[in-house]
Amino acid sequence: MSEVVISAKSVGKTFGSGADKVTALDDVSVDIFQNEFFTMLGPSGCGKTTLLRLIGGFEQATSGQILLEGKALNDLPPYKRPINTVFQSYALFPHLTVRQNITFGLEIQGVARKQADDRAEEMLELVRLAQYGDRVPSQLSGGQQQRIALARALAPAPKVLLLDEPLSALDLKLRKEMQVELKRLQTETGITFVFVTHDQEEALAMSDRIAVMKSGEILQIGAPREIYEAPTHRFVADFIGDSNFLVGNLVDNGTGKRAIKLGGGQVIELTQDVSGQRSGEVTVSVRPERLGLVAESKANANQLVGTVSTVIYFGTDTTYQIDLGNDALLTVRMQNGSGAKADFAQGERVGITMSPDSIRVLAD
Ligand SMILES: Nc1ncnc2c1ncn2[C@@H]1O[C@H](COP(=O)(O)OP(=O)(O)OP(=O)(O)O)[C@@H](O)[C@H]1O
Repeated sequence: MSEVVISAKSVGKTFGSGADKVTALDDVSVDIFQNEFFTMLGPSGCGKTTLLRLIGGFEQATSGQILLEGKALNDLPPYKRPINTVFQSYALFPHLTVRQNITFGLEIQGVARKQADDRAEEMLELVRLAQYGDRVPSQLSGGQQQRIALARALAPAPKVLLLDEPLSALDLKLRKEMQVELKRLQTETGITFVFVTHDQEEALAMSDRIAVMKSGEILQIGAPREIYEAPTHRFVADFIGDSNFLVGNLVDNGTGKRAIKLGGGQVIELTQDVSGQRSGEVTVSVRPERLGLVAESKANANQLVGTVSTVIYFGTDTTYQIDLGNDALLTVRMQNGSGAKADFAQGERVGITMSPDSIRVLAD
């Protein structure tokens, strides 16, 4: 297991007082490991930038502690932390050349001129802009400027690089390229990246682990696949990708296993361990692409059945809306050309196939 680099221990942060008091972070605890691409993901105002700023030393926690390699950072100022930040606005010095932008911080730290120049060349090669050292930032594209900002931040070999929505000023195509680039830089340098974004695809594509935040709290921390396939909260399932939500009663199915009984009496088997959960009304989620359709005549006794209410053809796949009765609707996305029959008509009665492990009982 890797070493923990950054630890947040029961961190709270409020701004203002009295009626103007805002709780930006509420009892947040997380461990971030060495050599990890860690992403904080959540909607605007959920507190992700505040947590990043606490790690960077730009804000002080109201309660709790931030530790670096087990030592409390307390009021250590940003420039004394082995932590660097890359902002959305590249914050390059416009009158300095690209090379000088990179060497500037190193020289302030007391690195000798020759060594700083060598390091700048190394960093320019790392970000694949070796021939641009003599230009000034205005002679570079947005994507190139962002890469220079990265080269500058990586030059002192920080233990942790904080990235606050660094790609949001770039257009979609460039953004996708930079996602690959950032991931490569993190892997090649082995530096821990702590990345903030509200873009779920970006988070899934780049991260080793993601913390999903809402209203100052971390709801779930996990690898992208885990967050996507096994969301713990309705908010997580909804925020990341598309999900079906069904409300039903958690019951014993008679063979010692748990199942969900829908309002209309249909039952969904579970494989998820919900032994700690009391019987009663729960919400379950299932991804549309984890469901399939068969003609009703081919459905097993334990499969859900319903009526196709809408068919939308998207080329690569077709999306069906299935009415299960009792106000329960399911969206099913089937890939076209995958071999499975995927041409069901509106009004057709169908059976719904699903793997039980794709059904998740949610916390709220
Ligand atoms: N300096 C401040 N003074 C007062 N309130 C603040 C301050 N900084 C942040 N907040 C509030 O704290 C909450 C969390 O803000 P934060 O910037 O951490 O959210 P965020 O998830 O990064 O959002 P965004 O994606 O919009 O940047 C918000 O309600 C915000 O208005």
